[in-house]
Amino acid sequence: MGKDLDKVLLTQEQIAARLDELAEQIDADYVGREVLLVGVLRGAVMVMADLSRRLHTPLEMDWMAVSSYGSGTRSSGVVRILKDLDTDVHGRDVLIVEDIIDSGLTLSWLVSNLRGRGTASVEIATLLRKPDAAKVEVDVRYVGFDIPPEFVVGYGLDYAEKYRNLPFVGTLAPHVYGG
Ligand SMILES: O=P(O)(O)OC[C@H]1O[C@H](OP(=O)(O)OP(=O)(O)O)[C@H](O)[C@@H]1O
Ligand SMILES: Nc1nc2[nH]cnc2c(=O)[nH]1
Ligand SMILES: [Mg+2]
Repeated sequence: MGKDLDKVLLTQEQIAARLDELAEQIDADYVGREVLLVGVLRGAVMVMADLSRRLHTPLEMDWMAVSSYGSGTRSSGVVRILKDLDTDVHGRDVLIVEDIIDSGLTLSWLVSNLRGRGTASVEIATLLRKPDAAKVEVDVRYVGFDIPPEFVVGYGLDYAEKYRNLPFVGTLAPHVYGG
């Protein structure tokens, strides 16, 4: 597992099995419609790749890059658009794809931003959700796993841009972030 990681929280197999279930649910909900998957760079890349390949619903993909974290482990609360969508989302059924909802600040901001563009619907699919997300009024339709309030890495999630390529989700050893 390597000396920087404390423990594995979710194995590759657990993630794959849960994505199977979420995809089945999404396919059932979007029967007769086409969905626009909006991946939130950069963390959502793995979820987007693995979830989209499980869907049978006709879909398009687009990407937004927003950042509220910089290189630290706490949200700054300020959301910046680093890259906007290329697609006109007016009248579209949008499904935002995320790796994690922590404070919920990124998502609540993004949902109202997209609704403001006249979407037909905006739903959220996230692999992970932390307890603080409950404090923000954001309705999350598809949640992979509710996890404890620990800083996690892997499967798209970084610590100072490292560890995104791990195939599982794990927690960092305290010495890595100065604990
Ligand atoms: O619910 P919140 O507290 O707002 O946190 C969740 C967001 O934080 C992370 O992104 P980050 O801004 O670190 O950028 P990244 O995806 O490029 O790593 C993560 O990918 C989510 O987008
Ligand atoms: N890598 C990582 N990014 C986050 N952004 C918000 N919460 C987290 C987390 O637990 N891990
Ligand atoms: Mg990040």
